[in-house]
Amino acid sequence: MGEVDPAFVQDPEHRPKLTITEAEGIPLIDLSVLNSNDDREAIEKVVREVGSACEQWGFFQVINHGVPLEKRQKIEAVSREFFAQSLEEKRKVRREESSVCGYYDTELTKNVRDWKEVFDFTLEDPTIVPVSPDPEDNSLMHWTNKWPENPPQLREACEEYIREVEKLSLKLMGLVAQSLGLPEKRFNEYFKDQTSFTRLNHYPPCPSPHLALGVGRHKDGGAMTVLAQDDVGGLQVKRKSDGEWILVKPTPNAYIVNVGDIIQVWSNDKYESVEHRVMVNSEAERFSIPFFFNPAHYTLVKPLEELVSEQNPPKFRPYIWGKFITHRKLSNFKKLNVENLQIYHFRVQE
Ligand SMILES: O=C(O)CCC(=O)C(=O)O
Ligand SMILES: [Fe+2]
Repeated sequence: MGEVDPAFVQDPEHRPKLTITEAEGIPLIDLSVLNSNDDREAIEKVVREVGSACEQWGFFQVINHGVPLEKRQKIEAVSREFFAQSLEEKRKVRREESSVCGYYDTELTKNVRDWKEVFDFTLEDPTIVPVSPDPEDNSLMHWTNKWPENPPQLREACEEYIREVEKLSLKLMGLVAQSLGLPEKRFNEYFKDQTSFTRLNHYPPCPSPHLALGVGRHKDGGAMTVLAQDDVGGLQVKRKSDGEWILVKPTPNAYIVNVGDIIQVWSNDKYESVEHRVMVNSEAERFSIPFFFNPAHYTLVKPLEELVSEQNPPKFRPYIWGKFITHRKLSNFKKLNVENLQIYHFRVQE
């Protein structure tokens, strides 16, 4: 048995089983009708597929999604080149406490270290966010991207790619909106001064895949995540029906889409943000690229008025997204003695 630093070791109940549960897996949705527009019937079918995937799984995959393959291949190639460099080189763009942007290899999920290294960059540059989670403190600051010198094409590949996944994410939010009986563009206003970012993930081979995780179990705090994974596999989703961890089998060039906490709140629990995690393995390294589609920092997140009624009263108290994100960032950065902030902290007691 190999040895890993105890900081990476998961509590026994959270360690992965190395035998995989084979299951049908999350729904695969073909988005080609969105490119040929105007076939209302076909679009409505896709809307229904998205709605039932959000309800049953909180996760789905999409194909024929409109992101040019060449843009995806370009960012995948620069990501490999970036992580193949020495630690010294990568640490030249090291992320600091005051920003999410740059390279980082000591992220914590629920106070246990993840077996991975990452490079984060935002869509808006600069991105405006609150300085602190303290509700009394109204001061704001900027996150600015930190581009490495090498590989030299990294910046262009990242900037081009993130605009393409943003377009796809807006289309997906349009489908989610329609599936909730709302106008297609209902959510667009929240993304005007968005705090979205993309992460390049590298999971090196791990000597103890039964003890550590690439990313520990968590829910995504933003609105929606749109993820490109390579052909290695390792992402597991907690199946709502029985709590079993189900492997998301790689589908070439597909995107994996999941409901984040904010959609759960907006939909007043109709759609749920589902727990997921990443297993590592002892032989193959793995790369993935999630895009976290997040609203403006000043967004007051609460169940949408159109979706609540006397029979279905709001299940969450309103909270400010920027305050939530700064709280989360602090806990991912250093080991805290308090639990991570979660949306259930805003749940209305029944
Ligand atoms: O690498 C993956 O497949 C998923 C990563 C993830 O869940 C996250 O970064 O939030
Ligand atoms: Fe995630």
